[in-house]
Amino acid sequence: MNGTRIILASQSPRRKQLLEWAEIPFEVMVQSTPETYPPDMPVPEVPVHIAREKAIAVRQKYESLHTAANIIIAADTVVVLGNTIIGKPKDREDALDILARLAGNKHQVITGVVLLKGQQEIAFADTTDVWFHPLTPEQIAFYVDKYQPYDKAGAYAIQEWIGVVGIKSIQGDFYNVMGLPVSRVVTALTNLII
Ligand SMILES: Cc1cn([C@H]2C[C@H](O)[C@@H](COP(=O)(O)OP(=O)(O)OP(=O)(O)O)O2)c(=O)[nH]c1=O
Repeated sequence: MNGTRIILASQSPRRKQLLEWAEIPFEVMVQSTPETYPPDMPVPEVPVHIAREKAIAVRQKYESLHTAANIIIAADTVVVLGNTIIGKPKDREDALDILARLAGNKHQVITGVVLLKGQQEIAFADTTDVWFHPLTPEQIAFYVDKYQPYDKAGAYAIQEWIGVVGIKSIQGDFYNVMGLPVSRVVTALTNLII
């Protein structure tokens, strides 16, 4: 791609796999960030804010990334129920509680994406609506104990058993729920490289 290096600023195996499926050549470089946000920040702005922190942290860590010959991609995925952001579960009880609240209801999954190339930035958020079937406490406990969804926003992964049997429908990009709205990322990369 035009001599431009593409850097994925994420330790998420899902995001790596999604960029591979898109046949995008890239390297992974990571720097952990606190993933915090101002308490009064409107919910839809939070994932882009956190994604920007991730991208900037990687750019600051690696001096070789400061030039416009590199594009850094970072993302953050949150689950939103009502107007409340649900992050990753703290423990088993939290995971059971989160899934009991999602069951039988509609929630939103918002992934914020930030691409940095020299002084240029492309930032956007993609939203997918997800409707869960009602789930029994036994189904929820089975999923949590077998799949250990402690690294997943909202305590579930659409690409696992609970997504296969527990999700009634979605409106929006499936891959956005998995952690990266790949087709919009490809469009943004094309705009930055041309
Ligand atoms: C809702 C949902 C989330 N997820 C994952 C995507 C993200 O990896 C994770 C949300 O956490 P994030 O903080 O967005 O990402 P991460 O900590 O895994 O990786 P990094 O910060 O290094 O980029 O939840 C799924 O895999 N499937 C799903 O259905």
